[in-house]
Amino acid sequence: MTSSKGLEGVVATQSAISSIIDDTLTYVGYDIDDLAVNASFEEVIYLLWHQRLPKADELAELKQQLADNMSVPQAVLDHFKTYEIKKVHPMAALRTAVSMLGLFDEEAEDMDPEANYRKAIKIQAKISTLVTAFARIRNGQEPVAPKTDLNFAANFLYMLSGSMPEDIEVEAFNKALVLHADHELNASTFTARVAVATLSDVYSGVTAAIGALKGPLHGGANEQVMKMLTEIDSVENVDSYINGKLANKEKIMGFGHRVYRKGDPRAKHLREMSQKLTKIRGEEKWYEMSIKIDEIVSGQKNLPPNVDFYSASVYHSLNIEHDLFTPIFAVSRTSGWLAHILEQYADNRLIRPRAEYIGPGMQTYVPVEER
Ligand SMILES: CC(=O)SCCNC(=O)CCNC(=O)[C@H](O)C(C)(C)COP(=O)(O)OP(=O)(O)OC[C@H]1O[C@@H](n2cnc3c(N)ncnc32)[C@H](O)[C@@H]1OP(=O)(O)O
Ligand SMILES: O=C([O-])CC(=O)C(=O)O
Repeated sequence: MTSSKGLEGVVATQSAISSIIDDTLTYVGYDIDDLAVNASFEEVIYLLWHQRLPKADELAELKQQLADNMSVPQAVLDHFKTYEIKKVHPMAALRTAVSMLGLFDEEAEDMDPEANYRKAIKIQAKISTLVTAFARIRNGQEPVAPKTDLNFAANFLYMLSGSMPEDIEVEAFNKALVLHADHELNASTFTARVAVATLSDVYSGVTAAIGALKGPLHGGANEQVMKMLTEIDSVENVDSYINGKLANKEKIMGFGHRVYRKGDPRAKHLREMSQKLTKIRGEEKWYEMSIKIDEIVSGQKNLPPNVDFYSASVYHSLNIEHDLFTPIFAVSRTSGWLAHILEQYADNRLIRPRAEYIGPGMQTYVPVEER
């Protein structure tokens, strides 16, 4: 038995949800470039969960179902006040809060496919509320109730800031949600599938996935990108900062990918948005620094930017606190996790690979007093 470190190149499942072939990303056969320009996040949710785009009445029904399920139990909001909220990473809080939601769902253990679909709607609807309520409570503000007539992207921004977002902000945020929704068998999606393949419940799958997304080699990279941009602070400092890191063999966050070789097709959409939004805000330096870093890392290391790189300056331009970047990734990726969880249940087999043993050979037990 030989192993592949990090399971590189291992095909671990079949899936009809999304694919990456020759650096082209598709959701159910629709090119991400097409969806990024044309689709609403709600349409993408439906596409991932049903493997087809919704008709008008189906889309309206999904929007209504999401709107109807956005409120979260008061006990979950109250629990945010039971610890030192300012010292907690929002991804850790989200991981616990989603798990806690399961405690208040009477059908949490019901494995009927219709019950699981209802849970998907509930989790997708409530995750926006959890992230925005956490952010507001941490800042000493009351959570803002959702407006049922707003779309998913607008509602998130509204619940976060308490004021109506501008059209350009909603457009940018919707695009970011579409771009992050699914990505074949990335680490967090694989985690979700492994968890539910034991026939554990949907809440367990999403909770496990949030834990996996949190790390800086995966979703956590977007927050680290903004930390780096803040440290660099000006275009003049980019050269020495990046070349210093590369000389020390340190990783530059937001670059590289296990699957893409020529580049991540999502990055260009975020780059365009970053340019537009930083200009509107009069804070072009974040975009200019990003472009310069991209030139150096792509040029010298042949490592193109991934989805996390330009999303950082986009979210910053939307006045979002930096440690909320990864929770926002989770809000979007929940749609993909749920699609994969439902797909896993529909044709399940326990996921249990083998390990190549590299420890000592056979040994004989020696009683403790003789060792
Ligand atoms: C949504 C997402 O999850 S996208 C990914 C987000 N993560 C990041 O942006 C973190 C930075 N990037 C990385 O750590 C990696 O590129 C990963 C985790 C994305 C992919 O990792 P892997 O496929 O395992 O590649 P691995 O880490 O083995 O790197 C291969 C080589 O490229 C180098 N490399 C990879 N990424 C980077 C980077 N961002 N900066 C500098 N060097 C890098 C490694 O140092 C290694 O070099 P070596 O062969 O000389 O030792
Ligand atoms: O696919 C991956 O390994 C990471 C990634 O880009 C994502 O999850 O969007």
